[in-house]
Formats: sequence, structure tokens, C-alpha cells
Amino acid sequence: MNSVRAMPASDLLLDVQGLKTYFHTREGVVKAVDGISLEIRQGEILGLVGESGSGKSITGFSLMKLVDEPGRMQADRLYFNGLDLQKLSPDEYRQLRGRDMAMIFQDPSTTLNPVLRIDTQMIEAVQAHNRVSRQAARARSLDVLKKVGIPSPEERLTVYPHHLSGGMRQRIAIAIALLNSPKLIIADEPTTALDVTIQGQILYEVQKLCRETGTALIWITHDLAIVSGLADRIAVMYAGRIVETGMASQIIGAAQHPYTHGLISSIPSVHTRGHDLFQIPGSTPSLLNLPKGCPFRTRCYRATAQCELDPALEAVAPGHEASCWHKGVQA
Ligand SMILES: Nc1ncnc2c1ncn2[C@@H]1O[C@H](COP(=O)(O)OP(=O)(O)OP(=O)(O)O)[C@@H](O)[C@H]1O
Repeated sequence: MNSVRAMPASDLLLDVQGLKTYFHTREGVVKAVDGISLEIRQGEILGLVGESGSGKSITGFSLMKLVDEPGRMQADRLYFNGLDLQKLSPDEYRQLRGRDMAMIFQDPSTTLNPVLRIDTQMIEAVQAHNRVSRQAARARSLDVLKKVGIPSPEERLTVYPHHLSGGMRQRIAIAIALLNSPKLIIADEPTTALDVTIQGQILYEVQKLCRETGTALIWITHDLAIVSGLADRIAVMYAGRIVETGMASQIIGAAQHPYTHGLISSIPSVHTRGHDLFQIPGSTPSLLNLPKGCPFRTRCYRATAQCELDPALEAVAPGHEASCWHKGVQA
């Protein structure tokens, strides 16, 4: 490998500084990810939250180096497990994917090949990264299927994806992500299309497995409620930027950014039952035409003329940062 392996600093697994992914389109430059920084420790669970179009999926795809043309990605620093990801060859990146970092997509058919039986796909996924026999790869597949709560796993192994329900297909896709015990899993809203009860079960099982194996997890969602009980830390994204980040308790209990206040107020609770739910006024601005300064200012109840200048992401408490000129807990 021609990549630089730095001395792994403590238990830091992912160190991203100034990540930008821009799409150069006919209409102009879409700044889908605009200079974000993320640090993830081994075994840590991070919730990446924001409305549709805020750049969450593109952040995940960028880390996996799966951004298609016309997307261009660059970073000031992009280290994973001591490896400088920007120095990896396409082949080295391919080796890393599925072995050390894996992604669970919104739609399981992104992972599953419709014309191959589940056992063929799982055995191939194990053998792509390990010199083991078919028998050993099959045993590993069976073991992981049991871990993700698949009933009658022996039978499921012998079927094609279309014989399974949507929930079952997503569990298989999750099992494939877990097959090679990666150090990091990026889950991109994998439960959104599923029934709420199944969503809860899958979420609980993935979290439990990650805790057991020390796997770090980035759970991407538009639903702050989902990650509030699951994540160690939460990063809130808006218009391609991280606008607030902190421990889950800091975000839920002492949010500083008006956008985070809005997301929290939108969470249904027993108190809102039968009442209209709060909605953040307006909609996400086009990334082609963002307002000058703070991108949230056109929808913000605290906006002043000062917000026409860019606010920096600043510490408000140890491990808690927000980018707002008028940061503070909700009155
Ligand atoms: N190939 C592309 N060309 C141009 N713009 C793109 C492309 N792919 C994504 N984008 C834009 O990048 C922005 C961020 O998209 P992204 O999918 O990351 O949002 P998201 O927060 O994950 O939303 P969702 O929850 O709807 O998936 C959007 O404005 C999207 O239109």
C-alpha cells in the first residue's frame, strides 16, 4: 500500500476535517457537503441528523468514496484507522469497503443482487476479504443471520431476495454489512421504508451488535427522536454544514442552535397527541442559491442583520459546539 499509516492517536477511528463534496452541474455548483468535520472514536455511535437535502447521504457516500460524477470530493484531512484515505488507490479503497467500513443503504436492493441466492451473495462477501472455505463462509453467514434476528436462517440462505419481505431484505443487507466485522458501519436511513415496530427492532439489534463487537456506527436519519436514545453523540446538518454537535444528552437537553430547537420541537410526544405538530417554518433553501451568511437565517426566529455573516462552529461546553450568532437554549 502506498498510503500513509499514521500512528493511531488514542482510539480515534475516523478523523475528517474540512470535507467538501460539490456537484458541478449545468445550473451551478451544488455544495452538498460544505466543509464538515467529524471525529468518531472506536465503538462510538453517532447520529447524523437533518432534513431532506441537508447532505447526510452524500456525507456517507463521500466517506465510502461512492460519490458519482459530477461530484468532486476533497478534504483537509481524511483519516480512518490511521490510514490517509485520500492516498488510497481505487483498489485499496475497494478492499477497505466491506472489510473495515461498510454501508447499509436506504434501499436494500442497492446491496442485494436479485438474481443470486442469499447464500451465494453472503459467501462471496466473506470470501472477498478472507481466505476461508465456502463451508466456513457459509457458517459465518448463518451466524450473522441469527445475530440480526432472522428466523429460520438456514432456509433464508437458500432463497432469492424477491422471496423475502422488505423488512427481511433489509435485515439481510444489515447482516452483509456485519459479515466481516467492520470497524465502522454507515447506516443511511435503513429503516425509513419499514413499519415503525420493525424499525424499532432493527435499530435496537444493530445498536446491540455494534456495542458487542466494538463497531462504530454512523446512523443517518431525518428523525432526531430515533437517534436520541441510540447515539452517544449527535451531529445536526443543515444545508451541507454541521450546525451543532455534542453528546446526545447535550443536544436533546441543552440544544443551542435554533435549527436544533426546531427539530426537537417537531418530535411527537404524549403532550402533542391530538394537537398539531410543530413544523420549522419555510423549507430547506436550494443549495444552488444559499442565503449569504448563516444558511438557516431565512427560517430562523432569532435572525438579525449579524446573521448575514458566516457564524463559526464554536464550543459552548466540552464536546458541544454550535454555529450561530445567537446560540442559547430554547426559552
Ligand atoms: N448527482 C447529483 N448531482 C447534483 N446534486 C446532487 C447529486 N446528488 C445529490 N445532490 C444534491 O446534494 C444535496 C444533498 O443530498 P443528500 O442526498 O445528501 O441529502 P440528505 O440529507 O441525505 O437527504 P435525504 O434524506 O432526502 O436523502 C441535495 O440537494 C441533492 O439534490
